[in-house]
Amino acid sequence: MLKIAVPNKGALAEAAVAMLAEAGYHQRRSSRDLVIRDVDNDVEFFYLRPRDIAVYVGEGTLDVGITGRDLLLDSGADADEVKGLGFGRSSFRFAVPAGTMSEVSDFDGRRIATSYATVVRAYLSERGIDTHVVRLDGAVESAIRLGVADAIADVVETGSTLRQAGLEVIGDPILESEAVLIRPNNANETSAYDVFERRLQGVLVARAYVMMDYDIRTEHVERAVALTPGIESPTVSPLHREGWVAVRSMVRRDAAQKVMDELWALGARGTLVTDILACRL
Ligand SMILES: Nc1ncnc2c1ncn2[C@@H]1O[C@H](COP(=O)(O)OP(=O)(O)OP(=O)(O)O)[C@@H](O)[C@H]1O
Ligand SMILES: O=P(O)(O)OC[C@H]1O[C@H](OP(=O)(O)OP(=O)(O)O)[C@H](O)[C@@H]1O
Ligand SMILES: [Mg+2]
Repeated sequence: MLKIAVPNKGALAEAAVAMLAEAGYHQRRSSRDLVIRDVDNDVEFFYLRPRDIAVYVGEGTLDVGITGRDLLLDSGADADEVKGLGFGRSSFRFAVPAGTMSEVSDFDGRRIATSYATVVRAYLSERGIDTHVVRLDGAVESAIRLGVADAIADVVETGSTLRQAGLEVIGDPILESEAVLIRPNNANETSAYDVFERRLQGVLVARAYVMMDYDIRTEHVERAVALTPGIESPTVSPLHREGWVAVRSMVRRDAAQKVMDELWALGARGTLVTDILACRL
């Protein structure tokens, strides 16, 4: 049975469970359940703190997990990122009280508070900046006001927490994070894992694409399919009406409205866009 680690709380938990449910897996009914077996799909889910997931997967105790790229890197665990899952996006950034420092080299000899001490130490030591890293569990934005640090490094999503604390980001992002699928280093390919990864890949594609159908005069079909090349190749079917064809193609969801405008200008009519519920490519 494939053993899968899933975030039990925090910013990644709800979206991870939604993705697994969309991929056809049974999920826990109560937030108190620690483990559930999905016998129909031959997998077992372990609900764990996202920060701990890389540790279990790195040890090989669990076969695969969902966690944040930043948490994986901070753990130092022997686990590899397999693919980004497109949710839980954030930047990891330095911030200081507005107007006090302007670049990362100003940190020399200062105190930096963070929940991601490994990532921060590695970043600063690579740049030869000598700091004292103060490791805190959360609410890191308060550390400066409370006098335990001169700067912080923390997860930034909208930036509103920083603004409320009177802080501003400085320097380049330390890293860009999102939820990722992780496996133990050098894990063997198994058919159970392949099925799991293919299901998640199917969800990613179903989320990123829509199905587009339209009718167009035969003489314009080449130009139309150039706008909607699809992933493999568009389906072109004859219409009962002489001189017209129907085209069906997958189109990126974020481009769909623009593509429809361009198809309209080419003379396409009867354009319909529908969601894709699931797919295997
Ligand atoms: N707004 C956000 N706040 C915190 N983490 C976020 C946010 N958006 C995305 N993430 C990602 O979620 C992961 C952190 O989740 P985690 O559960 O450890 O922290 P949390 O959501 O702050 O929960 P808690 O503070 O209860 O531990 C990281 O990978 C981080 O990049
Ligand atoms: O840029 P924003 O959209 O404001 O989001 C980022 C903030 O959210 C998280 O804190 P959380 O609420 O999880 O509290 P914590 O610091 O105790 O983990 C994170 O640690 C930042 O503080
Ligand atoms: Mg938090």
